[in-house]
Amino acid sequence: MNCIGVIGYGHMGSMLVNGFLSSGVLGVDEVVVTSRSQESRDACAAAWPGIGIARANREIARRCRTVILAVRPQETTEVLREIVPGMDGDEHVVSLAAGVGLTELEGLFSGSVTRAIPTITSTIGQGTTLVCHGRQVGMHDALRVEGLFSSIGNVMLVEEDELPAATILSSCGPGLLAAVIEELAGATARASGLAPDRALCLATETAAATAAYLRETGETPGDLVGRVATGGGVTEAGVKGLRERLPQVFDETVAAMLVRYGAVGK
Ligand SMILES: NC(=O)c1ccc[n+]([C@@H]2O[C@H](COP(=O)([O-])OP(=O)(O)OC[C@H]3O[C@@H](n4cnc5c(N)ncnc54)[C@H](OP(=O)(O)O)[C@@H]3O)[C@@H](O)[C@H]2O)c1
Ligand code: PRO
Repeated sequence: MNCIGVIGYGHMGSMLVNGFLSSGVLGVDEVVVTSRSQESRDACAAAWPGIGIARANREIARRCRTVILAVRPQETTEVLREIVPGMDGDEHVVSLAAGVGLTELEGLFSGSVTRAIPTITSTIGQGTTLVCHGRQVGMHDALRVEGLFSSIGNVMLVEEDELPAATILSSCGPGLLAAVIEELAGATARASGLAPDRALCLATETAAATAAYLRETGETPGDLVGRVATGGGVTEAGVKGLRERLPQVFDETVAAMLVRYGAVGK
Protein backbone atom coordinates (compact mmCIF):
# COMPACT_ATOMS: atom_id res chain seq x y z
CA MET A 1 0.00 0.00 0.00
CA ASN A 2 2.95 2.31 0.59
CA CYS A 3 4.32 1.73 -2.88
CA ILE A 4 4.57 4.11 -5.81
CA GLY A 5 2.20 3.53 -8.70
CA VAL A 6 2.93 4.76 -12.22
CA ILE A 7 0.09 4.96 -14.74
CA GLY A 8 1.44 5.31 -18.29
CA TYR A 9 4.71 3.69 -19.39
CA GLY A 10 5.58 6.12 -22.19
CA HIS A 11 8.55 8.47 -22.42
CA MET A 12 8.12 9.95 -18.94
CA GLY A 13 6.70 6.91 -17.14
CA SER A 14 9.55 4.69 -18.31
CA MET A 15 12.15 7.37 -17.56
CA LEU A 16 10.87 7.74 -13.99
CA VAL A 17 10.70 4.00 -13.36
CA ASN A 18 14.23 3.53 -14.75
CA GLY A 19 15.54 6.52 -12.81
CA PHE A 20 13.95 5.66 -9.46
CA LEU A 21 15.08 2.04 -9.68
CA SER A 22 18.58 2.56 -11.03
CA SER A 23 19.30 5.30 -8.50
CA GLY A 24 18.29 2.88 -5.73
CA VAL A 25 15.78 5.31 -4.20
CA LEU A 26 13.14 2.60 -4.75
CA GLY A 27 13.31 -1.18 -5.09
CA VAL A 28 11.26 -3.22 -7.58
CA ASP A 29 8.98 -4.37 -4.75
CA GLU A 30 8.03 -0.72 -4.10
CA VAL A 31 6.83 0.14 -7.61
CA VAL A 32 3.68 -0.90 -9.46
CA VAL A 33 3.27 0.11 -13.12
CA THR A 34 0.46 -0.04 -15.59
CA SER A 35 -0.08 1.25 -19.08
CA ARG A 36 -2.86 1.04 -21.63
CA SER A 37 -1.18 -1.52 -23.88
CA GLN A 38 -0.01 -5.03 -23.04
CA GLU A 39 3.13 -4.22 -25.07
CA SER A 40 4.14 -1.42 -22.69
CA ARG A 41 3.36 -3.52 -19.62
CA ASP A 42 5.46 -6.38 -21.04
CA ALA A 43 8.32 -3.97 -21.82
CA CYS A 44 8.33 -2.77 -18.22
CA ALA A 45 8.19 -6.30 -16.81
CA ALA A 46 11.08 -7.33 -19.07
CA ALA A 47 13.19 -4.29 -18.14
CA TRP A 48 12.63 -4.70 -14.40
CA PRO A 49 12.08 -8.33 -13.37
CA GLY A 50 10.10 -8.49 -10.12
CA ILE A 51 8.42 -5.11 -10.56
CA GLY A 52 4.67 -4.94 -9.86
CA ILE A 53 2.59 -4.82 -13.02
CA ALA A 54 -1.10 -3.95 -12.77
CA ARG A 55 -3.55 -4.93 -15.49
CA ALA A 56 -5.84 -1.95 -14.81
CA ASN A 57 -5.52 1.63 -13.62
CA ARG A 58 -7.88 1.01 -10.71
CA GLU A 59 -5.59 -1.72 -9.41
CA ILE A 60 -2.85 0.90 -9.01
CA ALA A 61 -5.21 3.02 -6.94
CA ARG A 62 -5.95 0.05 -4.70
CA ARG A 63 -2.30 -1.00 -4.26
CA CYS A 64 -0.42 2.31 -4.03
CA ARG A 65 -0.47 5.33 -1.78
CA THR A 66 1.40 7.55 -4.24
CA VAL A 67 0.00 7.49 -7.76
CA ILE A 68 1.94 9.14 -10.59
CA LEU A 69 -0.20 10.01 -13.62
CA ALA A 70 2.20 9.77 -16.57
CA VAL A 71 -0.39 9.84 -19.34
CA ARG A 72 -0.85 12.68 -21.83
CA PRO A 73 -2.64 15.84 -20.64
CA GLN A 74 -5.77 15.01 -22.65
CA GLU A 75 -5.94 11.59 -20.90
CA THR A 76 -5.11 12.78 -17.39
CA THR A 77 -8.54 13.83 -16.12
CA GLU A 78 -10.15 10.78 -17.71
CA VAL A 79 -7.72 8.46 -15.90
CA LEU A 80 -8.16 10.32 -12.63
CA ARG A 81 -11.95 10.05 -12.94
CA GLU A 82 -11.55 6.33 -13.56
CA ILE A 83 -9.41 5.63 -10.47
CA VAL A 84 -10.99 7.96 -7.90
CA PRO A 85 -13.89 5.63 -7.03
CA GLY A 86 -11.37 3.00 -5.88
CA MET A 87 -9.38 5.42 -3.72
CA ASP A 88 -9.96 6.16 -0.03
CA GLY A 89 -8.75 9.78 -0.11
CA ASP A 90 -5.43 9.23 1.70
CA GLU A 91 -3.49 8.78 -1.53
CA HIS A 92 -1.13 11.32 -3.03
CA VAL A 93 -1.75 11.94 -6.71
CA VAL A 94 1.21 13.30 -8.70
CA SER A 95 0.30 14.56 -12.16
CA LEU A 96 2.96 15.13 -14.82
CA ALA A 97 0.52 16.73 -17.23
CA ALA A 98 1.50 20.09 -18.68
CA GLY A 99 -1.46 22.43 -18.79
CA VAL A 100 -3.81 20.57 -16.41
CA GLY A 101 -4.20 22.76 -13.34
CA LEU A 102 -4.45 21.91 -9.66
CA THR A 103 -7.99 23.28 -9.48
CA GLU A 104 -9.13 20.83 -12.12
CA LEU A 105 -7.28 17.90 -10.54
CA GLU A 106 -8.44 18.75 -7.00
CA GLY A 107 -11.98 19.06 -8.33
CA LEU A 108 -11.79 15.36 -9.22
CA PHE A 109 -9.79 14.12 -6.24
CA SER A 110 -10.15 15.92 -2.94
CA GLY A 111 -6.96 14.50 -1.34
CA SER A 112 -3.31 15.47 -1.87
CA VAL A 113 -2.36 16.51 -5.39
CA THR A 114 1.05 17.59 -6.68
CA ARG A 115 2.06 18.66 -10.17
CA ALA A 116 5.55 17.55 -11.19
CA ILE A 117 7.05 18.45 -14.57
CA PRO A 118 10.15 16.35 -15.25
CA THR A 119 12.53 16.71 -18.17
CA ILE A 120 13.86 14.12 -20.59
CA THR A 121 17.46 15.01 -19.65
CA SER A 122 16.85 13.32 -16.30
CA THR A 123 17.40 10.12 -18.30
CA ILE A 124 21.08 10.95 -17.69
CA GLY A 125 20.55 12.40 -14.20
CA GLN A 126 20.58 16.03 -15.36
CA GLY A 127 18.03 18.81 -15.63
CA THR A 128 15.33 20.02 -13.26
CA THR A 129 11.95 18.62 -12.28
CA LEU A 130 9.51 21.42 -11.45
CA VAL A 131 7.31 20.63 -8.45
CA CYS A 132 4.16 22.44 -7.39
CA HIS A 133 2.25 21.04 -4.40
CA GLY A 134 -1.47 21.53 -3.93
CA ARG A 135 -2.85 22.92 -0.68
CA GLN A 136 -3.72 19.49 0.77
CA VAL A 137 -0.20 18.08 0.51
CA GLY A 138 1.38 17.51 3.92
CA MET A 139 5.07 17.83 4.72
CA HIS A 140 5.72 14.08 4.68
CA ASP A 141 4.20 13.55 1.24
CA ALA A 142 5.88 16.67 -0.14
CA LEU A 143 9.32 15.53 1.02
CA ARG A 144 8.77 11.99 -0.25
CA VAL A 145 7.94 13.20 -3.76
CA GLU A 146 10.74 15.77 -3.78
CA GLY A 147 13.15 13.02 -2.66
CA LEU A 148 12.04 10.73 -5.47
CA PHE A 149 12.57 13.37 -8.15
CA SER A 150 15.88 14.45 -6.57
CA SER A 151 17.16 10.97 -7.36
CA ILE A 152 17.01 11.75 -11.11
CA GLY A 153 18.22 15.38 -11.16
CA ASN A 154 17.49 18.75 -9.59
CA VAL A 155 14.13 19.73 -8.09
CA MET A 156 12.77 23.28 -8.14
CA LEU A 157 9.64 24.20 -6.18
CA VAL A 158 7.51 26.63 -8.17
CA GLU A 159 4.21 28.44 -7.81
CA GLU A 160 1.57 27.27 -10.23
CA ASP A 161 1.52 30.57 -12.11
CA GLU A 162 5.25 30.13 -12.81
CA LEU A 163 4.77 26.67 -14.30
CA PRO A 164 4.05 27.60 -17.95
CA ALA A 165 7.22 29.66 -18.35
CA ALA A 166 9.32 27.29 -16.24
CA THR A 167 8.04 24.32 -18.27
CA ILE A 168 9.05 25.98 -21.54
CA LEU A 169 12.59 26.45 -20.25
CA SER A 170 13.12 23.29 -18.25
CA SER A 171 11.03 20.67 -19.92
CA CYS A 172 10.39 21.82 -23.51
CA GLY A 173 13.88 23.37 -23.51
CA PRO A 174 15.75 20.20 -24.50
CA GLY A 175 13.52 19.95 -27.58
CA LEU A 176 14.05 23.62 -28.46
CA LEU A 177 17.81 23.48 -28.01
CA ALA A 178 18.07 20.18 -29.93
CA ALA A 179 16.30 21.87 -32.85
CA VAL A 180 18.73 24.82 -32.66
CA ILE A 181 21.73 22.45 -32.66
CA GLU A 182 20.30 20.63 -35.67
CA GLU A 183 19.73 23.89 -37.60
CA LEU A 184 23.20 25.24 -36.81
CA ALA A 185 24.84 22.00 -37.92
CA GLY A 186 22.61 21.75 -41.01
CA ALA A 187 23.32 25.30 -42.16
CA THR A 188 27.05 24.84 -41.70
CA ALA A 189 27.07 21.58 -43.62
CA ARG A 190 24.94 23.06 -46.44
CA ALA A 191 27.31 26.03 -46.78
CA SER A 192 30.47 23.91 -46.88
CA GLY A 193 31.96 20.58 -47.69
CA LEU A 194 31.74 19.41 -44.06
CA ALA A 195 29.88 16.10 -43.81
CA PRO A 196 26.48 16.46 -42.03
CA ASP A 197 27.31 13.83 -39.39
CA ARG A 198 30.59 15.54 -38.54
CA ALA A 199 28.83 18.92 -38.43
CA LEU A 200 26.21 17.54 -36.02
CA CYS A 201 28.89 15.94 -33.86
CA LEU A 202 30.78 19.24 -33.58
CA ALA A 203 27.63 21.30 -32.92
CA THR A 204 26.47 18.88 -30.19
CA GLU A 205 29.85 18.85 -28.46
CA THR A 206 30.06 22.64 -28.65
CA ALA A 207 26.57 23.05 -27.14
CA ALA A 208 27.43 20.70 -24.27
CA ALA A 209 30.79 22.42 -23.66
CA THR A 210 29.22 25.89 -23.80
CA ALA A 211 26.54 25.01 -21.24
CA ALA A 212 29.18 23.43 -18.98
CA TYR A 213 31.40 26.49 -19.35
CA LEU A 214 28.61 28.90 -18.39
CA ARG A 215 27.60 26.72 -15.43
CA GLU A 216 31.15 26.28 -14.14
CA THR A 217 32.49 29.81 -14.63
CA GLY A 218 29.31 31.69 -13.69
CA GLU A 219 29.91 34.02 -16.62
CA THR A 220 26.85 35.44 -18.35
CA PRO A 221 26.18 34.52 -21.99
CA GLY A 222 27.07 38.12 -22.83
CA ASP A 223 30.47 37.73 -21.11
CA LEU A 224 31.14 34.61 -23.13
CA VAL A 225 30.16 36.23 -26.43
CA GLY A 226 32.62 39.00 -25.58
CA ARG A 227 35.42 36.45 -25.06
CA VAL A 228 34.73 34.60 -28.31
CA ALA A 229 33.87 37.44 -30.67
CA THR A 230 37.19 39.03 -31.57
CA GLY A 231 36.55 42.61 -32.73
CA GLY A 232 35.98 42.64 -36.51
CA GLY A 233 36.16 38.82 -36.57
CA VAL A 234 33.98 35.91 -37.63
CA THR A 235 31.82 35.34 -34.51
CA GLU A 236 30.91 39.01 -34.35
CA ALA A 237 29.37 38.82 -37.81
CA GLY A 238 27.26 35.81 -36.79
CA VAL A 239 26.15 37.12 -33.39
CA LYS A 240 25.16 40.48 -34.89
CA GLY A 241 22.80 38.74 -37.33
CA LEU A 242 21.34 36.53 -34.63
CA ARG A 243 20.76 39.45 -32.28
CA GLU A 244 18.87 41.29 -34.97
CA ARG A 245 16.57 38.40 -35.80
CA LEU A 246 16.38 36.03 -32.83
CA PRO A 247 14.38 38.20 -30.38
CA GLN A 248 11.43 38.20 -32.75
CA VAL A 249 11.82 34.50 -33.53
CA PHE A 250 11.92 33.59 -29.84
CA ASP A 251 9.12 36.00 -28.86
CA GLU A 252 6.89 34.34 -31.44
CA THR A 253 8.04 30.86 -30.42
CA VAL A 254 7.30 31.42 -26.73
CA ALA A 255 3.97 33.09 -27.48
CA ALA A 256 2.87 30.09 -29.59
CA MET A 257 3.94 27.67 -26.86
CA LEU A 258 2.04 29.58 -24.17
CA VAL A 259 -1.10 29.50 -26.32
CA ARG A 260 -0.73 25.75 -26.77
CA TYR A 261 0.02 25.29 -23.05
CA GLY A 262 -3.36 26.79 -22.23
CA ALA A 263 -5.17 24.40 -24.57
CA VAL A 264 -3.20 21.17 -24.30
CA GLY A 265 -5.25 19.49 -21.58
CA LYS A 266 -8.59 20.20 -23.21
N1 LIG B 1 7.88 14.09 -22.69
C1 LIG B 1 8.34 15.06 -21.89
O1 LIG B 1 9.47 15.55 -22.05
C2 LIG B 1 7.49 15.57 -20.75
C3 LIG B 1 8.07 16.44 -19.82
C4 LIG B 1 7.30 16.89 -18.74
C5 LIG B 1 5.98 16.48 -18.60
N2 LIG B 1 5.45 15.65 -19.53
C6 LIG B 1 4.08 15.20 -19.32
O2 LIG B 1 4.15 13.81 -19.02
C7 LIG B 1 2.98 13.15 -19.49
C8 LIG B 1 3.39 11.95 -20.33
O3 LIG B 1 4.10 12.41 -21.46
P1 LIG B 1 4.93 11.37 -22.36
O4 LIG B 1 5.79 12.22 -23.22
O5 LIG B 1 5.52 10.32 -21.50
O6 LIG B 1 3.74 10.75 -23.22
P2 LIG B 1 3.72 9.35 -23.97
O7 LIG B 1 5.10 8.91 -24.33
O8 LIG B 1 2.69 9.46 -25.03
O9 LIG B 1 3.21 8.33 -22.84
C9 LIG B 1 1.91 8.30 -22.38
C10 LIG B 1 1.59 6.87 -22.02
O10 LIG B 1 0.30 6.87 -21.42
C11 LIG B 1 -0.26 5.60 -21.70
N3 LIG B 1 -1.73 5.73 -21.64
C12 LIG B 1 -2.54 6.45 -22.45
N4 LIG B 1 -3.81 6.35 -22.04
C13 LIG B 1 -3.81 5.56 -20.95
C14 LIG B 1 -4.81 5.08 -20.10
N5 LIG B 1 -6.10 5.41 -20.27
N6 LIG B 1 -4.45 4.30 -19.07
C15 LIG B 1 -3.16 3.95 -18.88
N7 LIG B 1 -2.15 4.35 -19.67
C16 LIG B 1 -2.47 5.15 -20.70
C17 LIG B 1 0.21 5.20 -23.07
O11 LIG B 1 0.34 3.83 -22.96
P3 LIG B 1 0.58 2.72 -24.10
O12 LIG B 1 1.91 3.08 -24.71
O13 LIG B 1 0.63 1.50 -23.28
O14 LIG B 1 -0.56 2.80 -25.04
C18 LIG B 1 1.54 5.95 -23.23
O15 LIG B 1 2.65 5.09 -23.20
C19 LIG B 1 2.19 14.20 -20.28
O16 LIG B 1 1.11 14.62 -19.49
C20 LIG B 1 3.17 15.33 -20.52
O17 LIG B 1 2.54 16.61 -20.53
C21 LIG B 1 6.16 15.17 -20.60
N1 PRO C 1 6.88 17.79 -23.15
C1 PRO C 1 5.46 18.07 -23.00
C2 PRO C 1 4.91 18.78 -24.21
O1 PRO C 1 5.64 18.98 -25.16
C3 PRO C 1 5.37 18.92 -21.78
C4 PRO C 1 6.72 19.54 -21.59
C5 PRO C 1 7.67 18.77 -22.45
O2 PRO C 1 3.74 19.13 -24.21
